[in-house]
Amino acid sequence: MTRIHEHDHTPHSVDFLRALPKCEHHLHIEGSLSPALLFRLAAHNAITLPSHAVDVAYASIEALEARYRSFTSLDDFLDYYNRASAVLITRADFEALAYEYMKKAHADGIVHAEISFDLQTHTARGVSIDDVVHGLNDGLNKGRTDFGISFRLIMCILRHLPVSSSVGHMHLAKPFFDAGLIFGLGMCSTEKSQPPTKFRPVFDLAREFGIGHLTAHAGEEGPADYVRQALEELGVHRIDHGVRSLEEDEVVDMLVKRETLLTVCPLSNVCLQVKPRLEDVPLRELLERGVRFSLNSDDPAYFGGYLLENYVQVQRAFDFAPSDWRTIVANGIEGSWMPDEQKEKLIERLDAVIGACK
Ligand code: HPA
Ligand SMILES: [Zn+2]
Repeated sequence: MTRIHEHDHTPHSVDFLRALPKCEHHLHIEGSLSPALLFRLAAHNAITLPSHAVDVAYASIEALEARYRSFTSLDDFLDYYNRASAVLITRADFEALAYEYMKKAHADGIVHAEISFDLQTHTARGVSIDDVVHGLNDGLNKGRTDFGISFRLIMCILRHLPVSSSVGHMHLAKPFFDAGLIFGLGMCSTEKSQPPTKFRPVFDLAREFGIGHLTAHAGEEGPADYVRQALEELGVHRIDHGVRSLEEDEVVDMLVKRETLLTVCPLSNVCLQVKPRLEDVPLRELLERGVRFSLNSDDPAYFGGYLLENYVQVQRAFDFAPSDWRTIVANGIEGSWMPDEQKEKLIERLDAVIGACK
């Protein structure tokens, strides 16, 4: 196995990977809620966690951490992920969650973060959209001020709920989109038996509302055809995950021709048993076939690491050359929802880091 050295500037060093001007496009803010924070917020907000007679995983922080290391599928994970949100109650809770993520992002050398949140999960237990969206913006703005990290907020609609719920929440969120407090629309949650076409009314409504930045989770557990549906029928500009796209040449051609960015999440794919090992996440094949992708952490409190850890473990598994890293990070910059001028500056910064790499 390749050794990762601290304090050197080879492509294998943590310093090199940290210095790359990284953009994160696929991060569920609820997925940054760690077991330690879950127990703390539950105590603070007087929320009763499931009794360990019901689920032994809630016996302690350590028991829950251990359970997070043995997910069997996306749906197995989603049960814990959705349940954990119950401890987020106040605007201050959402602010703290977002700011904690920005601190981690800064430590990892992230320069731009596009962050998703699940509105429907929070309104279902009576939290107002004001508290969710303003709280997240409070924490993210504080992070931008303190660390210089730019951000975009993405509202993800949830596939395990009826289409009517997503449509209703689009109307609820419209003033926040109009005010620029929410930037893009995404779609996540369970994928099997939830074809993207089913949610076409939501994406049609987004276009009617003038929302110009659309993405959807597809081709994680679901087939390559779900990626095609998301592109052709929902009209998304980006695909979250998309690792199963390679199963159909026609879908690969579509991604290459449209220059669509896949937001790939390596540690997530292994933790949810989408792929048996990190080496099986098809990063080399995507590179060779000219499919653009970025690397992302998805739900870092559940999957064993934040973004830099994903980069480090990817480098251990794939031994990429500096030119490969240039392609990966440049595609992430180009595929970001940021002004062209910012992209140009980040590409210059990227070239300086690659140039300094021995
Ligand atoms: O990886 C994911 N897939 C689908 N839904 C999700 N919600 C949080 N993470 C995920
Ligand atoms: Zn995700």
